Amino acid sequence: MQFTIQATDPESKARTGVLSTDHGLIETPIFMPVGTAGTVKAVHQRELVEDVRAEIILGNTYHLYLRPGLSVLEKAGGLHRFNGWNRPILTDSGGYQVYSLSNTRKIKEDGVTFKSHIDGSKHIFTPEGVMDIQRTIGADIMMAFDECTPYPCEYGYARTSMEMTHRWLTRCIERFDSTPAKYGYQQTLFPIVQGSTYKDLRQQSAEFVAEQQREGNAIGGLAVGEPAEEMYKTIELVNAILPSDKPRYLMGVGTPENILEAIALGVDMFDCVMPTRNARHGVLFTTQGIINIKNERWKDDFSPIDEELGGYASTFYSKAYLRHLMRSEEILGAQIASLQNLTFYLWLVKQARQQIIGGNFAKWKGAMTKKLMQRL
Ligand SMILES: COC(=O)c1ccc(CCNc2nc3cc4nc(N)[nH]c(=O)c4cc3[nH]2)cc1
Repeated sequence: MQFTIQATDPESKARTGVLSTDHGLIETPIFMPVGTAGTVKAVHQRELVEDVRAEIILGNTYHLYLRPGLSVLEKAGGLHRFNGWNRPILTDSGGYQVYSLSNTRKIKEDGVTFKSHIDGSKHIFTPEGVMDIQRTIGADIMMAFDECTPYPCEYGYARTSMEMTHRWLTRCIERFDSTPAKYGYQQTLFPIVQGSTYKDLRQQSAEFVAEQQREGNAIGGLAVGEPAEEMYKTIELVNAILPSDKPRYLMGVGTPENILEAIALGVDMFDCVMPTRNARHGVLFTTQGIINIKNERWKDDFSPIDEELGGYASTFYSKAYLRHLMRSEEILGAQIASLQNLTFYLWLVKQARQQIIGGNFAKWKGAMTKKLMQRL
């Protein structure tokens, strides 16, 4: 997998690049719509390509392993064949999902035992096992098996957790480097930096991850409830150590403001459930600001959802109509709102990319953040 940096912003760490995979090119900075169980909820593949202009989507090892399960995915020839998405896919490794979904998990040196949130059946995720699962899913980018250290936590816990994540990373690399891709196209493995919000631990973890010299690196353990300022300080610290010629992926982030700030700090890749989850609750991100479409005020506003954004849903449907659909809990409401928010998120990173190329990203960021985060 090749990463080429194109433009760099003179006043910040922002940069644009192109990541080439066997399933096509990704222009960075990029936002990856989350398709947890093999689908980006309420959105068709064609809409993801034509309206959202998504370039890579994310899947989850935890969910796909439980349902549809490895035998169906293997028989289908991998997830790309199963869901018809023929562009790049990144899969998260399950560490975070087990932590956030299964309240019966036990963490041991060998791995994490847990009960399925679907039928209560018992399972264990080990670094080796999770590499094999992601090989079977066929993700172009596989994530290492880590522990997403909870926030806040004592220094001792953060260090122990980070050290185990490092031992698990070594096991992931050994397994990954000694097993072939299953479906004839290349897969790559990204390690994940931990260390909670402790400066020395984050430096140690970033150094250990950088030493592995993989084709891309991720920053984990953030967007877990820490204050934004802590997040930004940690990103700055870690990005100073991670190699600048490899893509940097900030996991689980975030709001438009978080994303623009992190781009300025040198982050290239993002994923978050926020656009799709907020959409299903009627909270819309638009080029004019944030709209809670269920609010009375949109009752007879027949203007398009987001004229300036362009794209099908944003211009074809009115605010009043979408408000009606959401209040009536019509499925079409979730579909339109999800399209709006995802199209917005891809628009946002594309705007950032243009501004970086134009050399005025740092100036543009401030005004744009203020405008996008205002509640209409
Ligand atoms: C409406 O919006 C929402 O519901 C909503 C929910 C959760 C997040 C935060 C998600 N944060 C997050 N996802 C993450 C996924 C991760 N995966 C691995 N393997 N390791 C990590 O260290 C890790 C950290 C994360 N932090 C953001 C938004």
